[in-house]
Amino acid sequence: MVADEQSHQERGFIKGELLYTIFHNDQENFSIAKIKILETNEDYNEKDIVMKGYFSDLQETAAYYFYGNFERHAKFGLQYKVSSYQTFIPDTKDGLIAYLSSDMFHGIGKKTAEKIVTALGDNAISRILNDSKVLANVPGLKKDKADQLAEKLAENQGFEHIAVYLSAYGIGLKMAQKIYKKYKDEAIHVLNEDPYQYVFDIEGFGFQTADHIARENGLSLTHPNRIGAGCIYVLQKNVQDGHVYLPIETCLRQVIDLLVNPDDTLTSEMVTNRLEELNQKKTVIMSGGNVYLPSLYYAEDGFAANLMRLISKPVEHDIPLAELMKIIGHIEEEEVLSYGKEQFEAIQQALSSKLMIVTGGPGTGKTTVIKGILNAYAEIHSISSDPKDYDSETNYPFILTAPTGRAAKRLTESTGLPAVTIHRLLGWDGQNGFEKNEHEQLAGKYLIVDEFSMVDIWLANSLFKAIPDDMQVLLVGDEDQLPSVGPGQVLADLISSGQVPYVSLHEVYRQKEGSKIIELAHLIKQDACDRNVLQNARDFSFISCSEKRLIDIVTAVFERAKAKGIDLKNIQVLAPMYRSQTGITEINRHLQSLINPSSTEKREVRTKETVFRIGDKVLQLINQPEDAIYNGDIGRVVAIFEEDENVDHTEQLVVDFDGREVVYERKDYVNIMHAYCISIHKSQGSEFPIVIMPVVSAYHRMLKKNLLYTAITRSKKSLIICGDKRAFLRGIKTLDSNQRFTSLKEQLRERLQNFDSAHVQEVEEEEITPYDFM
Ligand SMILES: Nc1ncnc2c1ncn2[C@@H]1O[C@H](COP(=O)(O)OP(=O)(O)OP(=O)(O)O)[C@@H](O)[C@H]1O
Repeated sequence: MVADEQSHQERGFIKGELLYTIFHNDQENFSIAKIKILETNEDYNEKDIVMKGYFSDLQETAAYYFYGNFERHAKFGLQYKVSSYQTFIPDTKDGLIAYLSSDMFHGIGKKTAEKIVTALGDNAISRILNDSKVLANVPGLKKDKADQLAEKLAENQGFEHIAVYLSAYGIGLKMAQKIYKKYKDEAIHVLNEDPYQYVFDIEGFGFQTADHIARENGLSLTHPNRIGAGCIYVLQKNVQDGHVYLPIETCLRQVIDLLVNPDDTLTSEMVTNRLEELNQKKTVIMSGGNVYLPSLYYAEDGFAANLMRLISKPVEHDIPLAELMKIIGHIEEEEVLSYGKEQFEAIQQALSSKLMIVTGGPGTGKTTVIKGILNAYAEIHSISSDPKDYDSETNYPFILTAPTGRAAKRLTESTGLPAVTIHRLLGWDGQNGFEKNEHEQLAGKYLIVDEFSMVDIWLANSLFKAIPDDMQVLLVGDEDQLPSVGPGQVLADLISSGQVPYVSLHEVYRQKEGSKIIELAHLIKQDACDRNVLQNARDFSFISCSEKRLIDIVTAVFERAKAKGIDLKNIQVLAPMYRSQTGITEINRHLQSLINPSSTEKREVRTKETVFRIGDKVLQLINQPEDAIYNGDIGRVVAIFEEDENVDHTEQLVVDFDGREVVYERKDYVNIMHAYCISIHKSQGSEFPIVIMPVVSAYHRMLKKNLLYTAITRSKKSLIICGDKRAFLRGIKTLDSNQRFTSLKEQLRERLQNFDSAHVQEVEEEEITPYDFM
């Protein structure tokens, strides 16, 4: 059923006129307005009402039907939340004629209006809006007038008509705004022709919704558009699991599973044919038996090409080994330490290679090696490594960067040198591009990227594009940690390709200070952990408890810490999953009421799932480079403003991220959550003085070696594991079997082989002289 057939009598409605607009946001078309009530079937007897919803500017001269429901606002009282609306158009023949011949439509007199209504009937308006070509059926109506009328109608009614139409399919006003923004008056046409197009073009529009609409419109189960959308949807879904491509067979299987096919009318041949068509249009890329979304194919290809470009260039100032050893010796004297064998090798290789990877667990000296490399580079090139000796004109030659704000901050703290996020380094333009790229590359001589395991293939590609030929690069990471949240496993692929110089640091230096946390991390790396290792120590305890008691134990640890005068800000709970009786959501609920209970003195805002209160610890869930905050950053709610307390007239929540205040409006609350307990995935790149890690068998699906290792290595001073020892010991021996589909390794090998053979040929050609023929 389409909306037009659903009369307002069947739903709650208020017919009314605009009295005045209280608030209107142009970008989202969100409005709050006072409306004079002309008629309603709702149980409401007042003369006017405040309405809110996603509607365009309402005209003062028109009347509207609003559909929605009442909501009580804590401060402003009863309001009508509009889910759809439409201009009141008289539904009698005379009313319609009067409307069409009104001042709103120039050039349409009473006679023409009569002809239109006679030719098109009482639903003339919606017929014209659906397809303006119907005006050709009106005798004597000239094309230019018909076009003008259709255009004006669309202008007056375009959005609301589309919104009403979409609402019949359960599509809300907010999504309708997105759709209207993209297609304008073509929205219904696109929907009727190919609802699957919405899946490609509109962020957040699900395949199932499109499928439902298509089925109602009678599109067959084997329609090529359906199969095409199924292919794209499957590929997009797999990107969320970190895959860069899908092998064709896997893709076919998943598409056929998705496109429910009761009569076996949909064959894998049909899907293959459709994939090939999409490949020809470059909507997907098929290569080497794999299917890629174009953005991933080109990211991997671009990254491999830029990496090759870089390593094929010589190091600017290649010095003999003996001299290098002398210089490293000087640095050892200055730093008053003696580099271990692996550390020495890492420094020496990093100085003589264009690109180099250093990995190692906690306390193996990664920072020590970074400092050694920078100091030695400075000595080789007779330059200063002190940023104070440079100004904005004479660029500091060393660039230190990391994928998240917290990781960059830690890099600054550990090296004493300025470090920024990769987004900041490349100059995120706030939309979808970077200022630094292949046309305008970075300025500097030596680039160090820390926490490289967190960098996905998209970001790696953007970064490498911007690296000039004469720059040297060091990638630092820990290959045993979780892979990037985004697609790819760039660090692991670079290491296993064997094409990039690589030193893995094993010797632990900090262990000498007696840290059980570090010992545990390294034993996990070496698969050498047993029950005895879990004995309590100065910086480590394992509190055995059942799942039922888990939350009580976690809260008891907080209470004890509070009694001891420990700043609770220093304690971070890390858990693997959100939904379970002992999941992150539940732990947060308990910890919020313990650490930041409700009080009349603290303002709070309520969403469907949660309550944010002043003083709450919150976690940022997406990258927001325009505000210099990133997925995984932790802040504190410092203020809450009501709508009439700020110039924007919106409810606002202010979060302080280490001195940087970011304002959230209600629509942005989905981008934050409580952070008393956060997921281990989100904790990547951060460290905390005290970590509490619950481990119970209810998490068993998630308990994998790299996940537990990542959690353990987040703690700096103290680690408290609560739960089940058996579940923990099993988890640290379980390898993550979800291998990501990536082709970077093969790409690099192939490119290097081509490069080598071209190089050999060049050398051979060079060496042929006239003497060879004598
Ligand atoms: N060759 C060495 N001789 C003596 N001490 C060393 C040596 N290498 C590193 N250290 C010391 O070991 C500790 C850990 O080193 P460093 O901070 O460089 O390791 P890291 O790998 O960066 O650690 P993390 O990943 O935990 O931050 C430091 O106190 C450092 O001074």
